[in-house]
Amino acid sequence: MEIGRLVRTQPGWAPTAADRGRRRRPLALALGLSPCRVRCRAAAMPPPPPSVRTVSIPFSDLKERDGDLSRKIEEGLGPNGLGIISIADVPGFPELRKELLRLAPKVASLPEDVKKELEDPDSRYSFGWSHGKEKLESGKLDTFKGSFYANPVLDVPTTEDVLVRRYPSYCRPNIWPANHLPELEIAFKALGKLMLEVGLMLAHHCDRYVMQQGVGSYDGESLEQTIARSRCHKGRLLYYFPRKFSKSEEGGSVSSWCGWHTDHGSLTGLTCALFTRSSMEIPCPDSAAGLYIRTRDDQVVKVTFEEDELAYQIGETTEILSRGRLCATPHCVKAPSSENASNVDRSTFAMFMQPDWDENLKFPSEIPYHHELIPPNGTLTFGEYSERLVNKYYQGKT
Ligand SMILES: O=C(O)CCC(=O)C(=O)O
Ligand SMILES: [Fe+2]
Repeated sequence: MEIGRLVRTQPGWAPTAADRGRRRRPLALALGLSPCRVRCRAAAMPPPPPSVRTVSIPFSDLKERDGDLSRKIEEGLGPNGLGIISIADVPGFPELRKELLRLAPKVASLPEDVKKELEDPDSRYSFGWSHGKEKLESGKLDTFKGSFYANPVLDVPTTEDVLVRRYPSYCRPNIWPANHLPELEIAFKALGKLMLEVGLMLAHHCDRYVMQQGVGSYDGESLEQTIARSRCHKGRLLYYFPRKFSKSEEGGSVSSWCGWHTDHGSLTGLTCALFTRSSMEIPCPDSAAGLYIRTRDDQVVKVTFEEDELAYQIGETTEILSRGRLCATPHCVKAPSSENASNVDRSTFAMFMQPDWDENLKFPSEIPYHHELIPPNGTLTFGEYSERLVNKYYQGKT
């Protein structure tokens, strides 16, 4: 189970000298978009939240290690950015995306006894199948989506029992439905590894941007190095079950499929979702459904990126270690609620890139998240930090 948190409504970092000179700009301008690219449907009532296109970087630019992408990184991920950026034209991505996303409904419809065998309670459902185990904002268990988790890089991250017991959500082995859906392992690993590879390229440019901002002693905290060293990346194949809303129900809520949260790791890769109705792939029948983000100036916007683009969001750990130069991204998912949206499901894939469990994190003295978990010397391994977080969320102890 991935841990996130409910969302703060204001940025938690005190403005730096560099920030103080900057005025907050309207979102469209902050993103370098012309206002006409922020669309608002003319509807009688109430108007849906604006839909905003991500800042996009062509893959050919991303792979130039010496190229200067700092303007785009700042526009997309910096203190005034939306917190999500997309990469276009990644070779091989569209095929790998379709191959994996088409398997999400198949995992969800495996027989119940097979899914039970794919569960891993000892990792708090952080490997294999997980459905109805995670708590929502409302405190209710989340039955709206099912997830299949695995480490796409390492089937057995460690054989040391003591580590497996200490950090079960990272160190336990993968579980694959080898007999019932053998193609899942192949497709999952292929897409997960590609998203990691592209994520590392993006991380390199994020590091260059952060260093340009004058963050001292950043070397040990390089996002690229931190991700490259890690043995605990996690992929999550998500299947959102069709939802039905009665007229008076919460169909209008933007978090009707996935509650508001920020991811707690370093960088999250996301695919554009695939919608199906009765096993037929369809365009999403409700333009208001999909991924939403809360912007730095507290607006809720629907985010769009192309089917063949890979999107990346910043996690809390990166915000903390970059001293707020890169900001974590509060997000949620809205289910279709229009009349023709019944029986529509949604499949997507998230690739959580996070530091190794053994990685020493030096936390700055002021952080906007979970400061009560940090010891006075400000140092914890990522594994210790994550365990403290899990305890905070699931047992109410720190
Ligand atoms: O379904 C999505 O698009 C986002 C999923 C997500 O936020 C997560 O798994 O943390
Ligand atoms: Fe998320």
